Amino acid sequence: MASSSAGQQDAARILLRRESRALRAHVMLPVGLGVAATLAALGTTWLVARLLAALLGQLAGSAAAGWPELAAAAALAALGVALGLAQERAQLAAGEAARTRLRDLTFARLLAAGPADPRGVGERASLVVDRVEALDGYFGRWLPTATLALLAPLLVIAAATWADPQSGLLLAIAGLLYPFAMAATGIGAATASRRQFESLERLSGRFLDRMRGLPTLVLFNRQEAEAEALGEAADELRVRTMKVLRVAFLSGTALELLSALALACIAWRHGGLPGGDPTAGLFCLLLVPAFFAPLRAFAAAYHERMAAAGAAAALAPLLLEPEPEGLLLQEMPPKVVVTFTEVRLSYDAARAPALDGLSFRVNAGETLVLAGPSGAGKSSVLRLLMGFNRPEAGRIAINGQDATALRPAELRRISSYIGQKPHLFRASLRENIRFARPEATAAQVEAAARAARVADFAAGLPQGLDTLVGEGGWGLSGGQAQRVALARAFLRDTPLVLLDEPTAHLDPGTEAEVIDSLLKLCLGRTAIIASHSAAARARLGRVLEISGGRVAGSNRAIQA
Ligand SMILES: Nc1ncnc2c1ncn2[C@@H]1O[C@H](COP(=O)(O)OP(=O)(O)OP(=O)(O)O)[C@@H](O)[C@H]1O
Repeated sequence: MASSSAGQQDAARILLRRESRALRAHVMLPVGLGVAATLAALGTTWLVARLLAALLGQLAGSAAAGWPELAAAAALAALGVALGLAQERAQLAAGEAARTRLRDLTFARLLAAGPADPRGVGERASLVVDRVEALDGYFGRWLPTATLALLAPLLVIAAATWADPQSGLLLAIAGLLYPFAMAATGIGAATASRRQFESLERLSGRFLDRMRGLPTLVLFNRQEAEAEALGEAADELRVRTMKVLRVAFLSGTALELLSALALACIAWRHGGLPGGDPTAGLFCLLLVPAFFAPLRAFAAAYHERMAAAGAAAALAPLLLEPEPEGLLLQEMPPKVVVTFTEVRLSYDAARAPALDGLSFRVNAGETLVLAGPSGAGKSSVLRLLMGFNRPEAGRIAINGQDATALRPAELRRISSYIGQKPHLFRASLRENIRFARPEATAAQVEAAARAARVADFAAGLPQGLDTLVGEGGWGLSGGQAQRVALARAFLRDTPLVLLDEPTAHLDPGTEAEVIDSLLKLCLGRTAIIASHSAAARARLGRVLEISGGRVAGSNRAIQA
């Protein structure tokens, strides 16, 4: 347990380091602007110290020297404000760049893993949304602020040492004490923040899961019990958030104390210095806030680092996984021959393999119906052909070439998939079809809609193909939704078609119509169809019975 948590922290560190390198240019801009703002503040402080000393009548020829210095101080102060604003904007931009990059990476990895990803829906949503969001502050606030918390106080110490070496030394000592004050309170902050994040993830995962199953909760009259459980989880989050705030408040108090002490020491030194330079004394006193300002920003941004550590630990297993390797297709093959030879696939070492030495061949342009009882391994065959899983033994060949040598995404490029219940996005029917090939022309989308006979029922909808469907849109029947999926497959126009129970849940009449369209779709393409349906077996093509992950029998067998 302890070593796995240490492993997670290491992985989080590796991920943060890798991403910091990738985003270096974005992070260095606010640092550069912050250094420039500090230099402007030092100049302003020096001029203000001279003016104050002159005002107190202690500088020779004060009245004559006052106006140009006042103008220069005002100009430098204005420059400092402008640089500060530019720094703020650059920090926001760095955070945004980090968010965009990490969200794209996370999303791409989750999409590539597809159904093979073992994470729950809630967890996956939390990775893309909350976890990535938590890293925004790390790159936008923490990294620039932490770098400036090192550089800016060093510049202030150098300026103070130039004016009065002993004041410089005092500031240096305060700077050295600061990490101890932070460490005393920061260790607690790390744990509190990690726990807060864990409970936030639990709450959001549970909420999403229950929202998806809302009709089931209502049917079983469990809504009150669930609301109570969600309330308890929310309460746990509240307690943990308060703990984080308490610790953050403590670290702020430690810093204020240190700042007051440094101010008192410098004031005491210059107050008791007979015949000392009043400008230097005032300058050093005025430098104390400038010295502590970057450290205060550092303390305020510290929780960003803690939140990022938790988020990076959750994202690391996904983002540090090496990119799936493999060959790219030179060109789209016009025809596809699929051969399985003694293929074995296990999802779980403790359970019997899903495919156990399965062999078959599907010729170019042929349709093969995979039949067999539930759990026989039909869907597993399709998942292998889509590159979501890899066989642990045996060989899968596409046109005689080892399919596992190809990059998994390339396998998906040559195939179209239709499942039992196609997902309709909240968009028009037209957009739902175009989703399969975004670059398709309007004429191609309409041709696909006609081929799949979507156009037939679309004619009766309020806005035809432009009718909004999906969540909150026009409801479609199972058969109509399946026609949209067929239209997507027509539009993709790939040489291989993979179908998983495409006529499940349809009445015999609708099923017969969908099979007519399937026959049209499969014409000239290689098709593999997992189906329990007697009608599909009778009409679609050669049937291969599988059972327990191996061939049980085949009516017109073409074995590998
Ligand atoms: N993601 C998974 N993790 C673990 N085991 C799995 C997973 N998917 C499938 N299995 C197991 O693999 C075996 C084959 O499942 P598969 O879905 O391929 O069967 P099927 O013939 O398509 O079944 P059905 O007709 O019910 O869809 C089953 O024992 C199933 O429990």
